[in-house]
Amino acid sequence: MNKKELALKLFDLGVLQFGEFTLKSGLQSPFYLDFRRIVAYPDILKNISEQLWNLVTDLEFDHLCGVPYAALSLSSTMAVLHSKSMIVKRKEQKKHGTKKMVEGIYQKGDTCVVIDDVISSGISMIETLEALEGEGLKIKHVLSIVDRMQGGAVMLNDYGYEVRTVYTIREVLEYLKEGGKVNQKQYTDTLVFIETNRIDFEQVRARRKQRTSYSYKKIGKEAKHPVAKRLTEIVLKKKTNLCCSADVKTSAELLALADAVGPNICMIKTHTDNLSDFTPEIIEELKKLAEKHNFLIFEDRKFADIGHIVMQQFTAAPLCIADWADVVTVHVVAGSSSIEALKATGKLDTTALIVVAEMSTQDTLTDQKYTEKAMTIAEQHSDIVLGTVSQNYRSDNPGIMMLTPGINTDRKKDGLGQTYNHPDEAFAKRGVDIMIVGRGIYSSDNPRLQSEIYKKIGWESYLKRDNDA
Ligand SMILES: O=P(O)(O)OC[C@H]1O[C@H](OP(=O)(O)OP(=O)(O)O)[C@H](O)[C@@H]1O
Ligand SMILES: O=C(O)c1cc(=O)[nH]c(=O)[nH]1
Repeated sequence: MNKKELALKLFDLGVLQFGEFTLKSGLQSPFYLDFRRIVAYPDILKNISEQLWNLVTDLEFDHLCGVPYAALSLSSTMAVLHSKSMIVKRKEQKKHGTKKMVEGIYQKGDTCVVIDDVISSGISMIETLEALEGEGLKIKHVLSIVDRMQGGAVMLNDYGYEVRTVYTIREVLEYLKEGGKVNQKQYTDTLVFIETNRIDFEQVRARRKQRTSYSYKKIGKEAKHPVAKRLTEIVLKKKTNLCCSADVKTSAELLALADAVGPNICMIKTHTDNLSDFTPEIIEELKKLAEKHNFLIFEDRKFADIGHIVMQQFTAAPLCIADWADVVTVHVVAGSSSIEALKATGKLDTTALIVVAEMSTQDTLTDQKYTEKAMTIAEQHSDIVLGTVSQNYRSDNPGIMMLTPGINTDRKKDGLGQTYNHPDEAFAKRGVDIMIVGRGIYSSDNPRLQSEIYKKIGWESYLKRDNDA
């Protein structure tokens, strides 16, 4: 069966339907391609899988992976027919067993070709690529049966992937018109729809990333690390989602600030490497205050080096962070290896990680793509990651908290085209779980009073929002 005959056959099997459909991107479409139907027709499944295989005969690669679910039958058939290894990417993480998102046998650095049945916005493909790349797999080529020509394939090309498809939707329509399956009006209307309905990938992505907010009860229930659970208990008990950033220079200032704001905070954020007079005794004093006021100690160390160095930085004297920090930050600019190295120290039973997914500086390099990849890495290590530092994105996983710095209560200050970062905005619209406030508290004349004010505003903003408990 050649491509034209196959297109006609697919039409007869109801793969192309006209009507009113809502696409994954949210767009309303007058037509839909339903390749899930072909699992009922083994010969057709085989034929389409061979058409896809023909697109990669010039390539050398280690694995095939189908975008779940529709393309799983395609990747399986190709793998079986051509004795190739296959990898399965899950849509959702299982709550039992190994809890892996990517199943199969592979090594970091292995190459993989990814297959979808249809590319519309390209979001499904990108989600799968990010999960596989998060595992260290290398992907250059992506395939689909049909490119709906609505922007997804172009976007994937822009992202550096080579897209190969059996058909464009225009080709399918041409074959069907020639074969008398669709009339001139259907042909024209569909093409006009495509031309006038390009999907803005970034917009769709941003909309999909507007997360639901979760109650602290739900977060505590879903969080895996004991420190994360303890944090939500403190938040609920003290009715505070305030983390005070103690960016001070001396131990005396740190201890005085911790004692003053202690009753109003759930965490204190430290930069102990900035203390001019650091000694291990200071940590003992700080721990006493943490116990007295019931807050956690969050060392904002932002590890970013290769695994070997990160391990040393976490454990080495004089700071010995691993021995006392309840929480510590880590960048994933080096990939997930930084996190894995920290885990390999065997010291993460009592210290949880926060992944820095997005920085708030004006010319930050943590663009959307970086942030989303960092979020994926955080989600893949949810047993040791308590949350992410980010401005705009909250993980879909309720157990991974969103911590956001740069929040202040002075609306006027931020009304000049800057990101609006009043607690109401942060908690209600962005799904923030913990607000980090620094200068707004420690630079004030009365840090205790300021922290009390922030505590109240933060808690009220949390109560006002629509929590998905
Ligand atoms: O390019 P996109 O805008 O992401 O749209 C295309 C995706 O939509 C469909 O999957 P769907 O999410 O409906 O799920 P299914 O495969 O599990 O049925 C289809 O199988 C593609 O994967
Ligand atoms: O965009 C989508 O969600 C979509 C379009 C289409 O034609 N077929 C499909 O399975 N999904």
